[in-house]
Amino acid sequence: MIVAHELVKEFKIPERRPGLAGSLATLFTRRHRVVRAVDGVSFEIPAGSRTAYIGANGAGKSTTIKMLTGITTPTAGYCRVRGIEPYRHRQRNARSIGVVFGQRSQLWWDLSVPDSFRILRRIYDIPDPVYRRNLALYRDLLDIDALGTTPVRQLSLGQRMRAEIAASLLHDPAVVFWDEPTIGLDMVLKEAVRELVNHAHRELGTTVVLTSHDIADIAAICDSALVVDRGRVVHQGSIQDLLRSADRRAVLFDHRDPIAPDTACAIVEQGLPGVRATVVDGGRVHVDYPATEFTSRRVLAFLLERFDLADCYAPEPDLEDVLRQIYGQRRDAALREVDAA
Ligand SMILES: Nc1ncnc2c1ncn2[C@@H]1O[C@H](COP(=O)(O)OP(=O)(O)OP(=O)(O)O)[C@@H](O)[C@H]1O
Repeated sequence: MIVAHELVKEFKIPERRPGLAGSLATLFTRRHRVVRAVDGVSFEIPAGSRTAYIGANGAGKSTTIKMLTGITTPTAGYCRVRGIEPYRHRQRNARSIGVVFGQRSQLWWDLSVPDSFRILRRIYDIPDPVYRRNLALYRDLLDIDALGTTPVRQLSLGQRMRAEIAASLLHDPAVVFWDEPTIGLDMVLKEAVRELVNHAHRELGTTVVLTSHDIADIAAICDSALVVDRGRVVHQGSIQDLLRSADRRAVLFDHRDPIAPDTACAIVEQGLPGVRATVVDGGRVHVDYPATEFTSRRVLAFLLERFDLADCYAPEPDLEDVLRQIYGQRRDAALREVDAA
């Protein structure tokens, strides 16, 4: 179980004044601006779950992961990973976690991947059968042998990420924190990485915490979502709950009435004020409605009454659309706050 309680992280950034005189003044009178990267975040991630930690750029995801992995100490509040406060017991915590930071390497820059793995094997005291089993898996899925004896610093981003991912799982950790793990990977490797982490989850019950801007990664790997915005949690629950929270829904229909497609749209928009109707491929009508004002039952009843329906279906809300809505709402709220100030 991973717990965060009122977790806060602030960074003090020196304020620089413009111009030469400003630079000199900055040297003598240091003024600081405080950035609150994580703003009282609380959550519980159950053992064995696969949670997407989602948020727009700058929402505070990496900073939270850094606290959970013990790299950074919170300004206030606390977090625990399997009962351990990571920043107090970094070594103990490290034994049971695997970490990938897309933006920074966990490997030895001057060593080759096989040498790095041999060191990790010693550090984590990985039993022989486990080490062999995992290497065989990475050979199959990540083509790890192809990286040869090249030092890590000379690998391409995609090659390095393959090594980082393998390294994070080498010791069969109970929890993996993957921050943008598929940066630089092509489609085939992305699929392989998804398969690898799902395999670890299936076979070993590994808990997965993933941050990614790749919606396909989230959909393929995760069953739950924690959505953060401007340092705060704005949604926590299953991916299904997140999809259900969509505030706009859609219905598509074909009809047999002898009317122009635009007329069909006008009928819908007049009959259901607040609804948007547009013509899509082949004359099909796409009805987009706010779920806060209309139930799907009401929209369907209206369509059945007004049209001779040939076909009608309600697509599942799309994760990308839902996230765009959440980020959009928060951005609008932020703009309103600025306006009001
Ligand atoms: N070491 C630091 N010093 C100063 N500010 C920082 C530092 N690390 C992060 N921040 C600030 O904290 C906020 C949150 O950053 P963080 O990297 O956690 O966001 P993120 O959600 O991971 O973003 P992204 O999706 O772009 O990776 C940002 O405003 C960022 O500029």
